[in-house]
Amino acid sequence: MSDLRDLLGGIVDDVDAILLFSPSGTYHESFADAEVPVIVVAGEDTVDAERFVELPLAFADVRDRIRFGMEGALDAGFVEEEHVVACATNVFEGAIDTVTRVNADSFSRSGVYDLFVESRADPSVIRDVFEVAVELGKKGQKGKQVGALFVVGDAGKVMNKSRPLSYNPFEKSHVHVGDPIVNVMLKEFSRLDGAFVVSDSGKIVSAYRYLEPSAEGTDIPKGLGARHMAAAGITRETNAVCIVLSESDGLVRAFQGGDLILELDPEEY
Ligand SMILES: Nc1ncnc2c1ncn2[C@@H]1O[C@H](COP(=O)(O)OP(=O)(O)OP(=O)(O)O)[C@@H](O)[C@H]1O
Ligand SMILES: [Mn+2]
Repeated sequence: MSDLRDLLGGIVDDVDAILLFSPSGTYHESFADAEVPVIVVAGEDTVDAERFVELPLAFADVRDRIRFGMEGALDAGFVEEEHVVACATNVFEGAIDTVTRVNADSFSRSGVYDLFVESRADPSVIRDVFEVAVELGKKGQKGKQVGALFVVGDAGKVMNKSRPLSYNPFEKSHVHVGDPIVNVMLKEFSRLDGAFVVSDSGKIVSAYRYLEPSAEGTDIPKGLGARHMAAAGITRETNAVCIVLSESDGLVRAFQGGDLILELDPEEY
């Protein structure tokens, strides 16, 4: 029986670089003598990698994860557009179990890397808001599916392009979107009408804001309504990004520059 390495080895033949996603120390060390550059993509650099791309979110969808890692490696100059790259990651829980061969030039800027790195707000703030939206998507309010709209960054301009729907419970408080209390609070809110406005540093500036961007030129997928329309519109007119939890289909979507950039299913987290 021909050697499986020969049959499957073609996947890594003549690659120009290797991306290791969240490798263990020993696994990373085994690449010490690799003939091509090794780039580690992980939440934090626990293996003291020579080339590292920080992954702000543990993307459940492998394509989003690889897309983010590749765009980060291109952005850092670890990989060139004409390169062929082997990406080693895990499809199932636990250790690396999959190698995917990708052409770097097939990663037209999907925007998923820029969503975190090219935003006014810190990547960690964007990540915290995703986590709140995913948590709300999984648990809802008292078990009921809810929707929510978070506008992140460029808060001054966003406040000028919106008006209050109700009193602002965050007026005199300093609550950071990453504070554990936020999840508890959101479950207690009677309703999540309007938008939460979050500052570049992650402070919740306001709740219950009605966004008033001009609607022309907003092109969002069919079936999405006013909440998503407002999210796309405000991100076109400001440097904010929006993270939207849909009450209708339960998905979490991210908008930047008026475009839908990312769609996550909370059930996969
Ligand atoms: N311009 C806006 N600014 C802030 N919040 C808005 C705006 N428009 C709608 N919303 C909020 O979105 C909620 C749902 O509205 P709608 O169903 O039209 O949006 P949608 O895009 O279909 O969202 P979902 O997928 O959650 O149903 C409204 O009750 C309101 O709280
Ligand atoms: Mn709706």
